[in-house]
Amino acid sequence: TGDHWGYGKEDGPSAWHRHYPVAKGSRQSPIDIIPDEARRDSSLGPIFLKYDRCTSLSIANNGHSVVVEFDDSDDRSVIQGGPLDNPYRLKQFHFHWGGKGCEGSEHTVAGVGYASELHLVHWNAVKYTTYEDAATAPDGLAVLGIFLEQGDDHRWLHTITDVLYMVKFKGSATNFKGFNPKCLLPSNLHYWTYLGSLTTPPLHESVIWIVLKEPIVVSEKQLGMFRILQFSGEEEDQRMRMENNFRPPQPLKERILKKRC
Ligand SMILES: COc1ccc(C[C@@]2(O)NC(=S)NC2=O)c(OC)c1
Ligand SMILES: [Zn+2]
Repeated sequence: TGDHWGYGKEDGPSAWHRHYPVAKGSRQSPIDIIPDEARRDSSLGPIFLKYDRCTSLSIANNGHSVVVEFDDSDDRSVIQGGPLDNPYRLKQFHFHWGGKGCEGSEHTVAGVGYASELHLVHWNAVKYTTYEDAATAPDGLAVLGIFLEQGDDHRWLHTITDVLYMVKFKGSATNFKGFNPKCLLPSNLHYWTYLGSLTTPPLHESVIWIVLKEPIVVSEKQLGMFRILQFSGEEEDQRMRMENNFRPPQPLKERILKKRC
C-alpha cells in the first residue's frame, strides 16, 4: 500500500501517467521559464506575505520530501495580491533538490536549473472549506516557488538543516514551532506567474504558481544536509538516499507566462 510512485527509473516522472493520466494534461508543472517570453501584465500588482511565527507546527519526512506543516485554522499566515483574488492560507512548505553538485530545482529558467527549489503551499480558504477541496480546484492553491542557489551559508536555513537528522526516515516527524518562513525570502519579490499543477502525484491542476525571480543563496554544506534524508523507512533494509526528488519541466501548451518585474 502507500504511494507506488517515486523518482526512480521504474516509478519516476516518466511513469506517473500510467496511474495519473493528468500527468499529460494541459496545465502541468513545473515548466521551463523563458524570461523574454513572459508577458508584462499591468493588472499584476505586488505580492504581500504575512507570516506569523506562531503557526509553524512540525517537520516531517513523507518519503518524497521534508515538509514543514502550519496551523491553517485562521488567516494569521497568508499570501495575497499579485494574481490572487483573495488571501490564501499557508499550509506547508517543502523542498526539491538534486544530487551532489547537480541541479535539483523543478522550474528551470531559460533551460538552466538551480540547486534546489522551495515550495510554500497556500490554499484558498475563502472559496473552499477544506485544504483537500482546494487541492482539487482550479484556483484552490497558490504555491510560491523560491530558487536556492549554491554559494555562501544561508543565515537562517540552519534552523531547518540542524533538525533534519531527526526526520531521516520516511514517516518520521518532530515538533517545529516558532519558525517564520519570512526568513527564507529573497529581498526582491518580483515574480513570474502561470496556471499549473502539483508536481507529484496526484498532479492536480489546482495551482496558481508564483515563482520569484531572485534566488536565495545557500551553501553546498547546507544542501548536503538534505541528502542525509532517506526515501525509505527505518525498517526497510535497502537504504535510499533522498535526492533528485524533482519533476522535469512539462509542456507549456496553451498557457501564457506573465511577469511583474
Ligand atoms: C493532495 O495534495 C497534495 C499532494 C502533494 C503535494 C506536493 C507537491 O506535489 N505539490 C507541489 S507544489 N510540490 C509537490 O511536491 C501537494 O502540495 C501542494 C498537495
Ligand atoms: Zn513541491
